[in-house]
Amino acid sequence: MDATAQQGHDAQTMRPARPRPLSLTEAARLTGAAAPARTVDVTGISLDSRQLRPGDLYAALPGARAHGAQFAEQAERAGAAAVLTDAEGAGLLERARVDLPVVVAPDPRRSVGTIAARVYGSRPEDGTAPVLLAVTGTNGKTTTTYFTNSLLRALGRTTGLIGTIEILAGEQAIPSRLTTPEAPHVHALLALMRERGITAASMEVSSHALEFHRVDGVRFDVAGFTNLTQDHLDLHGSMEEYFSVKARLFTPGRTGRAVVVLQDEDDVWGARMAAHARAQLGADRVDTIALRGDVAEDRDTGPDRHGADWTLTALTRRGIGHSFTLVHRDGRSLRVSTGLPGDFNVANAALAVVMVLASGVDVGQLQRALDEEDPLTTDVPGRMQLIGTEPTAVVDFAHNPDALRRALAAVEPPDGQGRVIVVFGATGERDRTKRPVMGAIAARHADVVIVTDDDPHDEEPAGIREEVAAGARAAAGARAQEVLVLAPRAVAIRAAVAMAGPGDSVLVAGRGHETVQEIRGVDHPLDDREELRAALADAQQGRREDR
Ligand SMILES: CC(=O)N[C@H]1[C@@H](OP(=O)(O)OP(=O)(O)OC[C@H]2O[C@@H](n3ccc(=O)[nH]c3=O)[C@H](O)[C@@H]2O)O[C@H](CO)[C@@H](O)[C@@H]1O[C@H](C)C(=O)N[C@@H](C)C(=O)N[C@H](CCC(=O)O)C(=O)O
Ligand SMILES: Nc1ncnc2c1ncn2[C@@H]1O[C@H](COP(=O)(O)OP(=O)(O)OP(=O)(O)O)[C@@H](O)[C@H]1O
Repeated sequence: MDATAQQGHDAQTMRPARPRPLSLTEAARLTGAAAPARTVDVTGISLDSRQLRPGDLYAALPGARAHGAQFAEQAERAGAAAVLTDAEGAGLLERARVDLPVVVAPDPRRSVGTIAARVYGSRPEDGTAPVLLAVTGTNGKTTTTYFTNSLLRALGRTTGLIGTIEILAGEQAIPSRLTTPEAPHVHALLALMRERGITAASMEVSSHALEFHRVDGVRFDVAGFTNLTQDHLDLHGSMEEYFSVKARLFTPGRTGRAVVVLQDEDDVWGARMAAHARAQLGADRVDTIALRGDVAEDRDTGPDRHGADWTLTALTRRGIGHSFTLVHRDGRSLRVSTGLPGDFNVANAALAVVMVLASGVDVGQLQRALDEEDPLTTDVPGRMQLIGTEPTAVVDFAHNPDALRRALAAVEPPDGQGRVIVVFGATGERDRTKRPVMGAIAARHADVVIVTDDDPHDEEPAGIREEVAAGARAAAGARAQEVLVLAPRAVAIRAAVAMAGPGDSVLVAGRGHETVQEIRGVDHPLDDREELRAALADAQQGRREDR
């Protein structure tokens, strides 16, 4: 998580210039609660007392560490006009010195998005709202939204972007704190984009966002599904539950159309998501993309058995990226080129292209933009970012098993002669079950495994390293000759570079674009790209001096 965002201008400070005052009585009606004894107009909504603006409705919600009602006095001092809370919050408010009108709703989190949509006027139905694309899935959300953003710009649109790395609203780029911001920020940002004349916006939707109602009140024009593999089981408990949370995006209240990637014969989730989307939205509102021609046609997805709409052919390497042709079963086709390494970026590019088509662009127009602007050669910070060539040195954001496996495959030296050296760790206080799995994947797909720290948060870093390393040491059929445990991370990166020869590959995985490492509540500046660049420069200097 990039804490630089918390220091200055960030999503929380961005509001539309012209909110639409909403009476508390109307807000109460939207929550299904009884009308308040006192009413007042609210001009915004916030669920954090630290970010609240005068005139806001303070949504005091229960959290993992505290109840928002505990911060109601701060909210009042910051200028809150009223409080929306639950029964527990109401009890806490009785003991607090707060003199504000209060609405008590059974599940207030569910209404925050709807109230925000009303007070900010974020999604009017008069045709002035930007075309809105959403991407969900375990991996590839950021990359795909960068691709859709780049495609839309090449088509001459004024674009906006909301995601893990940054938020773009017109000329302004600000760093992000979450993949999907909380509902009040989502709606404020969408309204701001409309005010600024943005005509098309791309947005990442995480499973946390769907679980915590962060995109309630938003209806997307097109929603895309990348894939579903193990992650976030600390929140969802099981893959089945994780799937059902993601599936909420592919329902009529939330999206007009859907585009679903079908991976390969082992991918049950893509096929299930496509069947779910067709049942919910209607078959003519869902496009599927088969990464391999034979996949979707063969799959029995139950009563909704369906062939893929788009297939991928003529896949070839082009520089570090790929070229391929997307063919629709009605005969339309597009030639597409990408500039990022990894087979998975072919999937991300194909998804982005079909999502843009699904938003109403025609094939000829998009083909011209692809040919003239080469928009999919755009860099995505910290995603398969090439830092050096001898050795091949790559920084990537892979922080779950499937991403790590695919990133390792993407850095495999082409002639099979060089070694693969990987440096990675696991995040503290998040899905522990993936730690040994990632260790085992590293040991099977790399020659040297260096386990180090990611963001330990409040967890003991040595313990996390040990859980990852244990998985690596126990891996059956391991390719790795060595499993090293080294910290801090900068030391691990230097060790990897020191042992790499010119034909080897070094992959530093897990933190991508991030510039701050959080250890026991303290933020330490750390940028893998800078560390790797410096280590490569020093190694080169050392070699020159040795000659
Ligand atoms: C697990 C999770 O999602 N936690 C979110 C949750 O925090 P919490 O339940 O711990 O909140 P809390 O500290 O107990 O506080 C309770 C309430 O009091 C409020 N409060 C608290 C302190 C204060 O001084 N004043 C105040 O008003 C808080 O805003 C909150 O509403 O509620 C907070 C505000 O509503 C969120 O900011 C916070 O996200 C934290 C920062 C987070 O790291 N979330 C991650 C896990 C996340 O959402 N990640 C996803 C996916 C990433 C991926 O795909 O890899 C994302 O979309 O980013
Ligand atoms: N389509 C894909 N399939 C599998 N792995 C992918 C795919 N796209 C990217 N990855 C891997 O996942 C990592 C994260 O990619 P990206 O940031 O685009 O995904 P994300 O879903 O936004 O992740 P997060 O929500 O954690 O930010 C990449 O660095 C890469 O290793």
